[in-house]
Amino acid sequence: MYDSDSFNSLKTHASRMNTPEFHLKHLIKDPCRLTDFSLNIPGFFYDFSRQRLDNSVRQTLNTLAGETRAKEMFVQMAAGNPVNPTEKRAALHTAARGFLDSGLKPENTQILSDIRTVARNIRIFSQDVHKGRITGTRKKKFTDAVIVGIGGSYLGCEFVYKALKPGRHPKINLHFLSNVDIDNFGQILTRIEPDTCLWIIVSKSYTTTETMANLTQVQAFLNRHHLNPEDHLVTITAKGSPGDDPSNPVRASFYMFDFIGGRYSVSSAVGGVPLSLAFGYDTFEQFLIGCAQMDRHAFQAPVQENIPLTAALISIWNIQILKYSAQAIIPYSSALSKLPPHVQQVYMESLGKSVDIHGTPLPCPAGSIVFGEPGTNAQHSFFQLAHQGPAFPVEFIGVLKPGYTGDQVTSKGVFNHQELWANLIAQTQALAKGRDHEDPARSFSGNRPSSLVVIPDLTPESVGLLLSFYEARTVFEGFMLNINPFDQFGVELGKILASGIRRQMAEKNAGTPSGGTPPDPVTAFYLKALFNGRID
Ligand SMILES: O=P(O)(O)OC[C@H]1O[C@](O)(CO)[C@@H](O)[C@@H]1O
Repeated sequence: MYDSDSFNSLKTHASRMNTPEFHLKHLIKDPCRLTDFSLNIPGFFYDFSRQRLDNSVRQTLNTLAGETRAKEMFVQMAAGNPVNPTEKRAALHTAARGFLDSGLKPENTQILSDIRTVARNIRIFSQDVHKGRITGTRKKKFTDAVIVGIGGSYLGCEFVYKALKPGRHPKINLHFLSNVDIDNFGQILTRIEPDTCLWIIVSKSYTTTETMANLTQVQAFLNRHHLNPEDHLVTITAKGSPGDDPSNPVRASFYMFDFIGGRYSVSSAVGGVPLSLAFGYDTFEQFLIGCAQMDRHAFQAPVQENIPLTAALISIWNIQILKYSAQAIIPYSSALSKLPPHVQQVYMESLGKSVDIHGTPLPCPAGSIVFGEPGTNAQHSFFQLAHQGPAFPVEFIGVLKPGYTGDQVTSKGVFNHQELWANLIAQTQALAKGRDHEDPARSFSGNRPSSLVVIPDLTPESVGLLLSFYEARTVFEGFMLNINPFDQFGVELGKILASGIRRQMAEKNAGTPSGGTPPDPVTAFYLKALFNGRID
């Protein structure tokens, strides 16, 4: 990408766009601006009229998409080719939605049958739990389930659960035990009853130390309450992992496939089991239908009409060419409060890379910082900097109808949801237009880019569209950057170093120090402070 003609031409365009006549306050006056710079499919509207680009930039970006074979790579991915070369794996999260029977290579059809088997088992299991045919050791119906998992085995599920919760009464309440911090476990114990709680262990590898430490807590908790693990534990793990062990019987177990990466796994059993327990399998299936709609669009739509591909191109324009180093995701919906952390992992773990797929160092590391909070809360925390500090692109998300429809009273003549939208629209304007003022402290430079994604509601289909949009956008960006968006070796070094530190702690706990010294004085200082419970 970096040595292509279109990439070089984008740099020339950037010099032009940096001149005062291309300030967003001028561009957005064009009556055709929104029509020309927005894309729409049923249930999903993408407005990029307040991005710092014009038709020439857009055309060059579209050429770049062609040169980098982004769409061909997407088709390769959906066909089941090994698009994850470092781990020699396919990346078939699209197949988990039951989509792409046609796109999948004939030799991969067994995959669809395996996925359908897991889906059928999820449906039967969740119905049996709801009907009370499956109960705990003391024959009481389950009311709560705790998801024990971290990273990709947790974030997406929490996002979808919280997005679907307003206006719905979960059949089973979900709780999330991700952090190894004992306070996380302690908090959950205040919200559940031992007899009516299922514990769902989600770990592809079944070796992740945080999840294994929490599993040990859960087993001790079940023992204390004289409850059988085979009644109260469920596993979601890879075939052949240490958790796939018949000598440790559990209430039910479901497979995660090696062709679905953790951060892309919400539409597999990782989301399927908890979300079906919470809302019923039919709701989960509607969510998959929403995901599949966006998959189909990403797969079929030409570059200039392709929403996730256009969003990926804009991201390349903003990061690689205009040199913004961060981007914010701001949903104007409390229900979507866990979308930013989920996208943060999908995006940063996929694209934070320093070499291309051949292992050659990139001219500059790929990816950018992604962060976010729901609006309007974000306005009252970091938006000061967004308006007057270093600029960064913002992606706003608006929902036309809230999940909760009760308590409709007005304040200053408007309903809460209208107040929310008044702020959302105002923020996009303020960032773009800015304001001249005689007092420099009250001036706003403006020309700060933003996009606005609009979904009609918080139905499972809409949430599925949103989830799949961010997945497709991320992989498109990875393909264009010629990096592997499916591996995550960057998380390994810290894990390796933690194991050495853990060993020293364990030896001390056991009273059998090996005499080994901590690797450096700073580590020695913190180990001493932790064991003494004070800083000397
Ligand atoms: O499902 P596992 O094997 O417990 O892994 C959890 C998470 O840890 C990571 O490997 C990195 O921290 C993620 O990619 C993954 O989703």
